[in-house]
Amino acid sequence: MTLRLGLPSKGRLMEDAFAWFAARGISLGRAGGEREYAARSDWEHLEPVLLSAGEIPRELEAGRIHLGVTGSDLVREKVARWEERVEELAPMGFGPADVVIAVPRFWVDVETLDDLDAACAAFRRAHGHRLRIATKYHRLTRDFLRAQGVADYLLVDSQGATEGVVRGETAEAISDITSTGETLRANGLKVLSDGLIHASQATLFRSRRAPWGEEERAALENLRARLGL
Ligand SMILES: Nc1ncnc2c1ncn2[C@@H]1O[C@H](COP(=O)(O)OP(=O)(O)OP(=O)(O)O)[C@@H](O)[C@H]1O
Ligand SMILES: O=P(O)(O)OC[C@H]1O[C@H](OP(=O)(O)OP(=O)(O)O)[C@H](O)[C@@H]1O
Repeated sequence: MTLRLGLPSKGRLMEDAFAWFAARGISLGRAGGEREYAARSDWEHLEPVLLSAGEIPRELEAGRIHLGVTGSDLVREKVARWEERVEELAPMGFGPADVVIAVPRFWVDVETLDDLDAACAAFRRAHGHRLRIATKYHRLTRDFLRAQGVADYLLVDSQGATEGVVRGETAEAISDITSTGETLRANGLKVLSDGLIHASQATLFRSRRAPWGEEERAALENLRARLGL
């Protein structure tokens, strides 16, 4: 019996996740060659599985992995009513990034969500269609704007290079991830003062739907004790 642990399969997230477990006495690492997505663990009850960070939320939701490390933004975005399906066990202190609403810097009258709401109405009057907000964070953006009372906009899908859509004239505003802010600045965009949707970081999650028999529960208790959780 082992607990299946989904880990990001590449880059900083993977390296930082290995380091986080190593600092708590559990050695995880890649097995095989550089291009092989296999992993090893020095604890027999833990089976690491390398997956795309973006797929880990769905695997947790389906219960195909017991535990998973991924960005807290990705779980909120990809899993409807995520709290019913997964549990946050530990924020891990790396992979920080903010999901934010940003608009063109030259919109000098638009600094807040209230201003954006007014701009949406003005835009519709002037152009006959709704102001477009480009994003890959559909659920997070919709839920946030609904809660903030901004409704008269159109969400358009953008799966990458989202900061470029304003210059490309396929949207007027964006909702995207930022860490240093360099990409926003380079593309003439500014974050609304109250436009922080979610401050994300890598997080250890537990699937509520995975098979949690007596042995798995005992292994989890053991793991939590080792990790100090
Ligand atoms: N500067 C950044 N840009 C993008 N994502 C970042 C940044 N800093 C931290 N992250 C976090 O990294 C995670 C995304 O990681 P990554 O891009 O590796 O996932 P992915 O798109 O699923 O990867 P893959 O290319 O394997 O599909 C998100 O949780 C995001 O919040
Ligand atoms: O605030 P910054 O430090 O400039 O970082 C933010 C940028 O990094 C991410 O892009 P990524 O390279 O992950 O590719 P993406 O366009 O597919 O999201 C994100 O989408 C931003 O474009």
